[in-house]
Amino acid sequence: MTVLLEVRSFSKGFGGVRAVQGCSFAVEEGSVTALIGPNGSGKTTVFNMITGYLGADAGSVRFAGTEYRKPDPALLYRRGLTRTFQQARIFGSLSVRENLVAAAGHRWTGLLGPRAARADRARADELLEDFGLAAKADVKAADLSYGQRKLCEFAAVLMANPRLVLLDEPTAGVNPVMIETMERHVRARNAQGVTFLVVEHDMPLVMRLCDPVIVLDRGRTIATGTPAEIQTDARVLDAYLGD
Ligand SMILES: Nc1ncnc2c1ncn2[C@@H]1O[C@H](COP(=O)(O)OP(=O)(O)OP(=O)(O)O)[C@@H](O)[C@H]1O
Repeated sequence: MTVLLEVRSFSKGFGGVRAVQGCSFAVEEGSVTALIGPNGSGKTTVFNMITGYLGADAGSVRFAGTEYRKPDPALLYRRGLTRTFQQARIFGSLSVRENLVAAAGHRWTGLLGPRAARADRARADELLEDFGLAAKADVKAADLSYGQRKLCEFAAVLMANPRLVLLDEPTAGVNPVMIETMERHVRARNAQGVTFLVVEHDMPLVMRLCDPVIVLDRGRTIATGTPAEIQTDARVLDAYLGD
């Protein structure tokens, strides 16, 4: 298997808080890898560092064979690394379709002209159909339900044909039907070759969807293994019970 993403000795402090301390792990191409850990263990901080939203105090990230000491979110996006956020980040005043077209990430649409715009629109409509949002294409994104916003953000990050998608708590606060929908879409895209790194607190979902599972505690990787291995790992049980 090929390693698509490697986090190397990440560290990050906020004042006196050591949020991430020498954290290292790898994500294999084609996997749905979980990043779990008790509240405050550093998962979102690690996501922010991988994608360049936060500068690391130390460490680097290697994606698709290139090492980045200061990752730039826009550059990584164009190179195939995209992410979603705990609170879906979409443009509320744009329509659902416009959100997807904007996420295509073309800096040169103006130069390519109407043909590129038409292609983006067609791809957006295809994704909206697939995500069951076709009827909402012209609705303002602000008018979507909470779960639909998360779906819209997920569909939008697929516009750039990513190789790796980082999902930050994709099912937090959504209803059970939406959890199943999210799971189905992750599985479908993964079957098409997209790799996922998922931060998620819904353990039954993690255990059926993800392999391997990486566990953080106090900013460090404390275990990596199959769901079955992780569930019986004494260090993991300690980390969660001590939470
Ligand atoms: N911008 C910030 N300023 C100060 N402290 C921060 C900041 N961001 C995160 N922290 C602290 O860093 C630590 C790790 O936080 P982080 O949000 O990465 O954890 P997490 O594992 O994602 O938590 P959760 O599961 O609750 O979302 C926590 O102690 C948190 O309070």
